[in-house]
Amino acid sequence: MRILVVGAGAVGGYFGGRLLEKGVDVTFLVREKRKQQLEKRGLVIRSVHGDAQLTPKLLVAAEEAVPFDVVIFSNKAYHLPEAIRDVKPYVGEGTLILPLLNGIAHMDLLWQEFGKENVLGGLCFIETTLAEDGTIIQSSPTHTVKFGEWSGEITQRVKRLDDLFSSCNARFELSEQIVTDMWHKYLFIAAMSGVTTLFRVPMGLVCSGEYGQEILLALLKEIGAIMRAHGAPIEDGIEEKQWAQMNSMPPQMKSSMQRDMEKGQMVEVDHLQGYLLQLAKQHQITTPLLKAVYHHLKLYERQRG
Ligand SMILES: NC(=O)C1=CN([C@@H]2O[C@H](COP(=O)(O)OP(=O)(O)OC[C@H]3O[C@@H](n4cnc5c(N)ncnc54)[C@H](OP(=O)(O)O)[C@@H]3O)[C@@H](O)[C@H]2O)C=CC1
Ligand SMILES: CC(C)(CO)C(=O)C(=O)O
Repeated sequence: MRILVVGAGAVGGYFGGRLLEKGVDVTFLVREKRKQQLEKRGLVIRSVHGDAQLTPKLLVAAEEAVPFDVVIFSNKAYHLPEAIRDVKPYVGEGTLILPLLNGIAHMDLLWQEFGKENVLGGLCFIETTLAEDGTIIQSSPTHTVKFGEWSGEITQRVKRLDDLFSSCNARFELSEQIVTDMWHKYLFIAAMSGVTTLFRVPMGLVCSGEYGQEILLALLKEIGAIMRAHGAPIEDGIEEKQWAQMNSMPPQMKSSMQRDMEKGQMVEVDHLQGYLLQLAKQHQITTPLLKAVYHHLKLYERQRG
């Protein structure tokens, strides 16, 4: 099976790299600057799970290649329309699309462009970032991808993927409830990226002090209420469960949005918190904390220019 990973950034470079390390036929769709970096230094991973230095196959938009069996989207949400345009020539009739982006709003666009039957659900749990020199730095124990059919069915095609992904130096889990998994991850990241960017400290400090825990739980509950009103299949009590999880995380843990902010880069605010606020308006849910998080991120965007 031939796999095309869109973007050799923090997530795509890490998981694509782990598959390549195992011997899977992986190609990365990259842009010119990243291509030059990868040609010069290779794909370099520094990770708590072991380092790697790999020589990746690279493709730049409009170069010739026959369609791939699987396309893994690992770009940021704000680059998705352009990434879809660049990927289209490499998608054939049987190509499976696997997105690893945070959030949920990207699914509509992928379904529209590739057909719902060709798009799997997917997400990842990992703390990883791209250093200035192109090194992928992966810094905490979890390095998991979850994927599955939108229907939850265990089909032949996801079983084949499961085999292909098995025994590499990262966890790939085939899920029978990927829709729930994706909404749960969305709840988690919308809250965690919100508080870590608002207070600009790692999770340990967010959860400290007189009000830290209170604010975090209240934000999770606001987001949970929006999701329930929208009919998202989230579990009862998931907010408290995730709150406890966030309290037991390594205290130095940061969100990827926070790391992007520290680097002065763009943030996925419209895709994550903005989309939730649209749903809140639609379902008339009151969300003062989420609005504060959103407003702060939009001010950051404005100051960034
Ligand atoms: N980092 C993390 O710890 C986690 C991130 N996520 C989610 O994963 C997604 C990806 O995040 P992350 O890996 O951090 O982002 P990065 O910015 O590190 O990587 C994204 C990569 O996509 C590339 N890209 C964008 N458009 C194109 C294109 N048209 N063709 C080729 N390459 C393209 C960018 O290339 P270029 O360098 O040319 O701009 C960049 O290298 C996000 O939705 C994020 O929220 C989820 C879990 C954890
Ligand atoms: C919370 C975390 C690190 C877990 O994967 C994440 O998804 C992110 O920061 O984007």
